Amino acid sequence: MRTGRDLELVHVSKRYGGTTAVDDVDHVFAGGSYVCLLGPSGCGKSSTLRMIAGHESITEGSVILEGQDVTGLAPAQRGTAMMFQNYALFPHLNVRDNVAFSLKMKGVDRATRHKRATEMLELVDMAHLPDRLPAQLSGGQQQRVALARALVTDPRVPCWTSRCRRWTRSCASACGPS
Ligand SMILES: Nc1ncnc2c1ncn2[C@@H]1O[C@H](COP(=O)(O)OP(=O)(O)OP(=O)(O)O)[C@@H](O)[C@H]1O
Repeated sequence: MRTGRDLELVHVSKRYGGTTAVDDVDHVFAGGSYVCLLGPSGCGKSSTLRMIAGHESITEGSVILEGQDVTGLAPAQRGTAMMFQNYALFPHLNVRDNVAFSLKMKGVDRATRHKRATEMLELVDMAHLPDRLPAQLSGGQQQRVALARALVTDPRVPCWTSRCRRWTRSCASACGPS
């Protein structure tokens, strides 16, 4: 049921260069309702939220909040708020170098670092984006890189949050069988 407090996404799309992150979302969220966006990593949830909050420009479409078109308004003018994900990756290092960093600190040679980092990236399904900077990744992708970085030295006790669904030999020995 529509109320005067609805949030409307009108044919909203977001593209980052050649990547379509959000494709023609057209939906009315009832005012006062509590909504969860569920979907696989990289499907566009954060981009959608950032466009609603005004932290991301909209490629196509518009955002209507309580009947007002806020598409061109700055975040502070929208009356929205946002809590960000943060996985403490090194912002100036690409994905591969983030994962290999601790090996470098241990004096491991470059070829071995590269090979080991690639193995870890394959483990978390991130081997296709080794040259991206953290700012060019989705939140879940950043978290997977952070997980690869945590596992690259084969730690005795790897710890992570509930988003991780991948098990390695290290995980199994530390936490029991999956
Ligand atoms: N600044 C950017 N430059 C290029 N591609 C980007 C950028 N930000 C996000 N993407 C890509 O857009 C897609 C959607 O990203 P988004 O952050 O919206 O996903 P998500 O559903 O929130 O993912 P997750 O659950 O992993 O946090 C991903 O494929 C991501 O790699």
